Amino acid sequence: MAVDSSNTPKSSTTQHTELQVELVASDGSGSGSSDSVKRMGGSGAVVSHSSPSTPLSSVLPKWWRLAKIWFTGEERWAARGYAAAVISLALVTTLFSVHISYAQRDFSTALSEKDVGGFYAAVRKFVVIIVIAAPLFSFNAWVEERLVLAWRAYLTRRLTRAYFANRAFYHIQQRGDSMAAGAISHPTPTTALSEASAAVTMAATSASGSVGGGGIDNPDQRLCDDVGSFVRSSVSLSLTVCRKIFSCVAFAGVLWGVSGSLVLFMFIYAAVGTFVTTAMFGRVLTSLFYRQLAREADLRFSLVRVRENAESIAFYGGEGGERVRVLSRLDAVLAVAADRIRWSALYDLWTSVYSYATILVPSLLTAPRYFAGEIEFGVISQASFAFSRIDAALSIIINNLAQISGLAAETERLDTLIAAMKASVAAPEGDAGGKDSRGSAAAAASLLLSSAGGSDVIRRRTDPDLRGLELQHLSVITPSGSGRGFAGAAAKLLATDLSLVLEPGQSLLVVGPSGCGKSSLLRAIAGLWTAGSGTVVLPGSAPPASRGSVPVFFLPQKPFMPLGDLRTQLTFPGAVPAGASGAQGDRDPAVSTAIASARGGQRLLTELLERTPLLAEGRAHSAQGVAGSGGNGSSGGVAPTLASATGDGCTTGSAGRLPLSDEELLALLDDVSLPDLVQRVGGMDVELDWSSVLSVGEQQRVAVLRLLAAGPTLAFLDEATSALDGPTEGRLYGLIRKRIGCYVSVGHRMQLLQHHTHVLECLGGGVWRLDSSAQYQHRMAVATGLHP
Ligand SMILES: Nc1ncnc2c1ncn2[C@@H]1O[C@H](COP(=O)(O)OP(=O)(O)OP(=O)(O)O)[C@@H](O)[C@H]1O
Repeated sequence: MAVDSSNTPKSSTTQHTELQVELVASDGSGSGSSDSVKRMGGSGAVVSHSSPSTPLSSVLPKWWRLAKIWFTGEERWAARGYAAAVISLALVTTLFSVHISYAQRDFSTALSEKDVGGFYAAVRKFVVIIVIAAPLFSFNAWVEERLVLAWRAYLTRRLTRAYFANRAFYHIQQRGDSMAAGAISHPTPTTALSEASAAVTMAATSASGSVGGGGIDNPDQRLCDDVGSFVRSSVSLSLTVCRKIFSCVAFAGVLWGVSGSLVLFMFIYAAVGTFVTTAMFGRVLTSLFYRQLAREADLRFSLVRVRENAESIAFYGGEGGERVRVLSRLDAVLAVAADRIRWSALYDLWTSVYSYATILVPSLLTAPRYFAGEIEFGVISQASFAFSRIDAALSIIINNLAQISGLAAETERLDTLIAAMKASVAAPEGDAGGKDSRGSAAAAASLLLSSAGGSDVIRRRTDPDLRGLELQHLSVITPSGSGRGFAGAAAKLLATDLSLVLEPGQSLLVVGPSGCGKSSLLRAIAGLWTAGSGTVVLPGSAPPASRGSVPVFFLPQKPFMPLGDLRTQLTFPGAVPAGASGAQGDRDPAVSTAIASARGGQRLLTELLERTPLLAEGRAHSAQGVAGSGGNGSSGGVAPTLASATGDGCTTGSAGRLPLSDEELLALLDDVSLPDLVQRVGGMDVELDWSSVLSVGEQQRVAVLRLLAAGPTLAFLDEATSALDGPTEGRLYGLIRKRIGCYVSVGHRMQLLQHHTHVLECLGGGVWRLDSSAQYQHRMAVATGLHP
C-alpha cells in the first residue's frame, strides 16, 4: 500500500476547515427557464417559480421532436404505413360525408316537393352509402387504435431504455423532484384573473419540471401516463386536423356553389373566434393541465411511499403525519380540479354562444334566395350542413382547446424528461446539468475546486493489469444545489488531493465520523459523483478462468431487492429473464442518439445498445458472453463495466457472467448462513415482496452472496454488514478475505479492523489519513489512554 504524504494531517495547507460556498439552484432540465424561489402568501410553503407558461405555438417544435422519434426510428416504415393508412381513411370518410350531404339534400327536396319516387331514390342512395361507409368508419377506428398502441409501445420502450442508460434514473433523482415541500403548495388568489396568472406561474414550475433544484418531478409518471396520453392525443388531434382540412376543402366547394358570401363570412367568423378563444383560455387551460398532471403524480407518489415504508411508519406511529401529507396532496389535486371546472365552465359558455350563432347564420343568408324562388328547399339544409362542417373545421382550436392544452402539457413534460436524460449524459455527477448549463452552481463548484487545486471532473479509467485500486490526487465535492432537500445547499469538500494504491491481497477499511464523506468516496470511485478532480484507476478485466468474473463489484449501504423470484434476488444484477420485454432490442439510436449528443454520451449509449442483444438472450447465451468480455478492459475512459452499475452490484454487463446452477446457489446460501432460506420461502421460483419478508440482516447476507457469486477482482462494501451480529459478520468477512483479492469497506465497528490490512480515516475538511491496521490500532489505543 502506498500513500501520498499530502493526505496526512501534518500538511498545514490541508488543515483548513470545511469549505462552503453558497450555491444558487440552477435549472438542469435543459428547458432554459430561470428559476427563483418565492414564498407564497397563505400557505407559507416554498414554491419554485420560473418563466411564464410556454405559449402553445412554441410547443409545436417540441411535439415534432418527440413525434419523429417513432417516425424516423427503426419502426419508421410501420409508423409511416400506419400514418398513411389513417390519413387515407380520413380522406375517404370525408368524401363519404360529402356524398351523404348530397343524399340528404335530395332527401329533403323530395320530401318538401312530395316527390314519392325521388324520396325512395334518395333513401336507396343513402342506404348504399351507409352500407359502404359504416364498415369503413369502424375499420378507421381499428387502425387508429393499432397505431396508438404501436406508437406508445415504441416510445415507452425507447424512453425507458434511455432512463436506465448512463444511470439517468439516478442522476434525475439526485437533481430532485417535485416531492420537495414547495411542490404541493397552492396560492390563494382572489380573482379569476389572479387565479389564472397563478396557474400560469405554477405551471411553469412543472413545465420546466423544476422544483427547487433543477430536477424534474415524477419521471415515472412521465414514462407511464404521459407517454400514453401524449400518443393518444397526438393521434386524435392530428387526425382531427387532417379531417378538418379535407372537410374544409370539400365543403367550401359545396358552400361556394350555394353562396360565396357564406364562405367569406365563415372564414372571418372562425378567425375572430379562434383569436378570442386562444387569448382568453389558451394559456390558462394549458397551465391548469400542467398543474393537474404534476399534482396527481405527487399524490400517487406519496401513497406509494407509504406502501414502501409501511413498517417504518407503523413503528414510528407516523400514520397521522403521513395521512396529513397525503391529504394535503389530495387538496392540491382538488384545488387544481376546482380551477379547471371553473375555467372549463367559462370556456363551455363561450363555445356554446359561438356555436349557436352558426346555426342561424346559414338560414338567415340563404332564406331570402329561397323565398325569391332562386334555390330549392334542400339547398338550405345542404348549406347548413356544409356551413357546420366548415365551421367545425375552422374552429378546430376553439373546439379542441382542452385537448390541445393537455397535449401541450404532456409534450412539455416529456421534453423536459428527455432534457434531463441528456443532462445525465452531459453531467453524470448528479450536478445541476452540463458544464455550460450549470450556471452559478458550476461557478461555485469551480471556486471550491480551485482552492483544492483541481479541475472539476473526476476522471476514471481501467487498467487491465491492475488487480487493486489506485486513487491519484482525488478531490471530491458534493453535488451542489441539487437533490431532494439540497436545493441551494452549500457544496461541501469531502476529499482533497487523496492518493493511494491498494494492491492485491490488501484491504482497506474506511472510517470516520458520520457524514464526513465515507460513502461519498465510494460514490466518486463508482462514478456516481464526478464533481471533483483527480483520477480513479480500476481493474479492467476479471481474473482469468474465475467464476462469475467481474472486475469490480459494489455493495451499497441499503440492500436492493428487485421484483422477481428468489433466484433473481440471489443472482442480481446478473440474470435478465430470457425474453423479458424490457431487454428487447431497441437498436435504433433515435432517442439514444439525441441523448448521447452531449459529451461522451454516444459511446456509453452505443455500449448499452451493443450489450442489449446479449441481455435479451439471457442465461442461455451468457457463456459465450464470457469469452467476449475478455476485451472489456480499456485503458482510457469509463469502463463499460462500471457504466451499468446499479443496485447492489456493479458488474460487467450481466451477459458476461456464467449462470449459477441451483446447487451452487444452495452452497452459497449455506456459506452466508442462510441454509434453509429456499425451503422456508417455498423454492427458488417463489416471488415475494423480498424487502418485507427478509430481515435487513438477511437481505445483507443475500447481498454478500451476490458478491461471492460475482467473485470480482476488487470489491467495495459500504456498511454492507452493519445489520449483522458480530460472529456472522466475522464469518462473512472470513469468506470475503479468502475469495476476494482486494476489497474496500466502509464501517464503524472496531472488530472490522481484523479483516483489513489498512485503514483510511476521514479527519474532516477533506483531509484523510492512511495507516496500516496495526498503526491505526496503536494510535487509537494511545488516543483513548489504553496505551502509554
Ligand atoms: N446527493 C447529495 N447532495 C449533496 N450532499 C450530499 C448528498 N448525499 C450526501 N450528501 C452530503 O455529503 C456528506 C457526506 O455524506 P456521506 O453519505 O458520504 O457520509 P458518510 O460518511 O458515509 O456518513 P454515514 O457514516 O452516516 O453513512 C454529508 O454531509 C451528506 O449530507
